[in-house]
Order: sequence, then structure tokens, then C-alpha cells
Amino acid sequence: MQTPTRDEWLAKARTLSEALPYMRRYAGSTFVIKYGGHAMGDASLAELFARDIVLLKQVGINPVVVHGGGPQIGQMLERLKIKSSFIDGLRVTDKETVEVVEMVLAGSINKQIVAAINGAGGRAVGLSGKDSNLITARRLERVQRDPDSNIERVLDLGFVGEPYKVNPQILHALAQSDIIPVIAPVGFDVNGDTYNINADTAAGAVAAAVKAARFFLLTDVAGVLDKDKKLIEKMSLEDAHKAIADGTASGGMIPKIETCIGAVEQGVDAAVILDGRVPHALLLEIFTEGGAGTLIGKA
Ligand SMILES: Nc1ncnc2c1ncn2[C@@H]1O[C@H](COP(=O)(O)OP(=O)(O)O)[C@@H](O)[C@H]1O
Ligand SMILES: CC(=O)N[C@@H](CCC(=O)OP(=O)(O)O)C(=O)O
Repeated sequence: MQTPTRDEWLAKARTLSEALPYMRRYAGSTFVIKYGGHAMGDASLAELFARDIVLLKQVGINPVVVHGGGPQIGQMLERLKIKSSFIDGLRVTDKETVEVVEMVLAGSINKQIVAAINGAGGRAVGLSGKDSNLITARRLERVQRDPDSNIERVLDLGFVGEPYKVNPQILHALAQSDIIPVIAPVGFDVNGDTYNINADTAAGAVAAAVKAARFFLLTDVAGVLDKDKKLIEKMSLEDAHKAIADGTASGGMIPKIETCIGAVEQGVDAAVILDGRVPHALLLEIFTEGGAGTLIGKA
């Protein structure tokens, strides 16, 4: 490695020094971080993400990671020759599929993230919504209106769930320790059925239940972009509703923004959509003045 120049040293020192007020402000707070399947694709980025999470815990913040794994579920289903389809961005999930979903999310992916955090010097523990009754789910009802006849019909997505009750007791207990929870978005109901929950939705429900100071959604774009593809740095709840209504946000960004709105309405201080492909995106957002993604908050 080349010896840094004096200016480079000073720039590093300035960045560290700039972080101090943020460290003080957030010490003791809980941050919920949704780590998406696309964002975890690259091994070196996954390592940096794990280091960032360990750093947060080290400076007194309580990170709670909720992960996805859509692309990885897709690959496993393909290997097993099980066909899969989506309605409104949600995977239609029959009995056979939900078994694979649980295996991939609560099994391999969850343990990969736990191992990466532990490898970076942290102490992570993997949970699914089933552990400690964390996420009770119910079957998600999706209603679609036929534009021609205007008739509504209920779509059957199978074992796709929506969080019905989140019991944050285990998260509060872990916040008092040096352990970092890593949660797979799998829920259960009183009949013992297992549900596949969209990871953004699960993370939003967890963020609301713990009244997180910040809720981060790591995705594969810089944040919410305006019609000229420029990053919108800050949005009020009203702006966020407008971005959906006027078509600025489309596709996968709609449920993301809706999740952020819901989380803020339920007591999360602010939600941030940011680019998980940028190394240390989380640290930049949390500890620097400019931030990195789109912040959605009340004001
Ligand atoms: N206004 C917008 N700003 C940014 N991304 C948008 C916007 N409207 C639609 N999108 C799309 O939303 C996608 C993010 O949603 P999604 O693919 O579901 O993310 P993830 O897989 O991380 O959950 C972006 O890659 C982009 O294609
Ligand atoms: C119901 C539903 O669609 N569940 C998702 C759960 C994983 C997920 O949401 O992962 P990402 O965040 O990586 O997209 C799925 O089966 O793909």
C-alpha cells in the first residue's frame, strides 16, 4: 500500500472527526437495516456490509438486520425445477415453495450473514419470525380490480403473509447485550402454518415495533430518483405519497416507499432508501453530513 499524502491523512481525520456528533446523537438508538438479496450478491460488498454493522454496534448503536434473498430463492427453485411466479412483486407461494423459501432464507442466507458479521469481529445471532414469537403473520389478501369490468377479485398468493403482530421482546433483550440480531422474513400463525413475507414489509414491521430511530432499506439504486433521474435527498410523507400517485416511483419502488411511509407513521423517526452497491453506503449515510440516499421523514 502506498503511503498516504498529508492531504489524504487530513481528509481521513476530517471524516473521522465529522462522525463524532452523529455517534453521540445515535448512541443507544436502534437502527433497523433491510439488506436485500440484490445488495448481498457481491462477496466483497457483503464483507464491507458486515464490517459496517459491527462498527455500528461498537459505537453504541443497536443494529437489527432484516434480510431478503429473492434472487437466491429463485435460483434454488430453479435447481429444484419448481416453477415460480410473481403478482405485484410478491412470489406466489404454495406449500412446496414455502418450504424452499424457509430453507433458503432462514437456512443458508441467514447463516451466511451471521457468519460474515462474526467474521468481522461481531457477535450475530440468526432468527426467523418464528423464534421467540417474533413475527406472527396472517395470509395476505390481495384484491385486484379488472379495469374493463371494474369487478374486484381476491387473488390467491398461497402462503404469502403479512406481519400481524411483532413481539420485540427478544430484540429488546439483545439490545442490552453485545449480540446483533439477523432476521429472516419468515412468519408463522396460530395454526402452525409458515408464511413467506416480503423482506421490505417484514423489516418495516420490525422497525415500527422497536420504534427504530432509523430504518434503512439497502437496494440497487441510489435512492428515490425524480423524473430526470436525479436523486431526491429528502421527502416528507406528503412528497412520498405524491411520488407514488404521480408515477415518479414505479415497480419495486412503490412498496418500498409505502413501507417507509408506514414505518414513519408508526413511530420510526425516519426511513432511508439507499444504494447497497456503494461500499460503506450505510456509514456514509449515518456518519457524514451529506448522507447518501433518500430520507423519508415527517417534516
Ligand atoms: N423513482 C424511482 N427511483 C428509483 N428507483 C425506481 C423508481 N421507480 C422505480 N424504480 C425501480 O425500483 C427498483 C428497486 O426496487 P426492487 O427491484 O424491488 O428492489 P430490491 O430488490 O432491492 O428490493 C429500482 O431498481 C428501479 O428499477
Ligand atoms: C412474498 C415474497 O415475495 N417474498 C420474497 C421474500 C424475499 C425477499 O423479499 O427478498 P428481496 O428483498 O431480496 O427481494 C420472495 O419470495 O422472494
